[in-house]
Amino acid sequence: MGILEVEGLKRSFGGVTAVDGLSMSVEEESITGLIGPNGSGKSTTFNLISGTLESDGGTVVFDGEEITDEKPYTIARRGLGRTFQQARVFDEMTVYENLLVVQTDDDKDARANELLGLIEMHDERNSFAQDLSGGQQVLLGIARTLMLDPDLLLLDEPFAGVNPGLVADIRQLLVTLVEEEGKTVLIIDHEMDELSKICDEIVVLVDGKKLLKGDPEAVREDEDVQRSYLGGLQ
Ligand SMILES: Nc1ncnc2c1ncn2[C@@H]1O[C@H](COP(=O)(O)OP(=O)(O)OP(=O)(O)O)[C@@H](O)[C@H]1O
Repeated sequence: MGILEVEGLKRSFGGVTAVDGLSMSVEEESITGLIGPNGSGKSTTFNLISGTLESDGGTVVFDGEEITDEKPYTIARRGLGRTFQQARVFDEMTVYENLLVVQTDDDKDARANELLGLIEMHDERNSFAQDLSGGQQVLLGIARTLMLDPDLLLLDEPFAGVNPGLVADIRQLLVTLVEEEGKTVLIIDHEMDELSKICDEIVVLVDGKKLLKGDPEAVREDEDVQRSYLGGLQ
């Protein structure tokens, strides 16, 4: 059994079925990619798993316990953290304050300092978040999520609009989190190339359904995947 098991998950908006009976699992201590064309239901899937949207049906089991439609805060407390497409940092707070503002029972200063080391931003600790580059804001957003020490991290397009140097830093951070801290990562991205570099497995979503799950090479070579993207997979 995976750390995350999604079964028959559904959600519609009016006449649009965004997630259509999706079943997928994520293995513990893996990096799994979630890829699919625009509007295929990737973000809605994250919203359903993390409790920011209510489902119309199906189940989400995390770490052996059903969490379907629990409140986002409860799900986060259970150890399932997420980031959003736009890094949700507080612009007018410093990097350090952005970490300390997260509600946790643990020793916040110790954890914040540890995370500043992990994202290599000790030198920016007193910079305002609004003065960081887009990529640094992504790193800070991930670090904020890590304040609660989640076992599973859902990352929504962490490489989007980030310069290549920082993309490599983010990639390295994710590998470190899995290999050294035993975390599990599920990551949405449009770019097959980017995901192929770090993912153990990739789930392809089309029209709110799983088209395929496999290692990056198998996914890249699959004819259905190539057809669904109409040659759009880089
Ligand atoms: N709050 C909402 N209200 C109405 N329709 C929505 C809402 N959220 C998503 N949708 C619709 O559901 C479908 C799936 O959207 P979703 O954002 O999950 O796709 P996505 O794969 O994440 O897309 P993208 O790659 O463009 O971010 C789309 O048709 C979208 O327009």
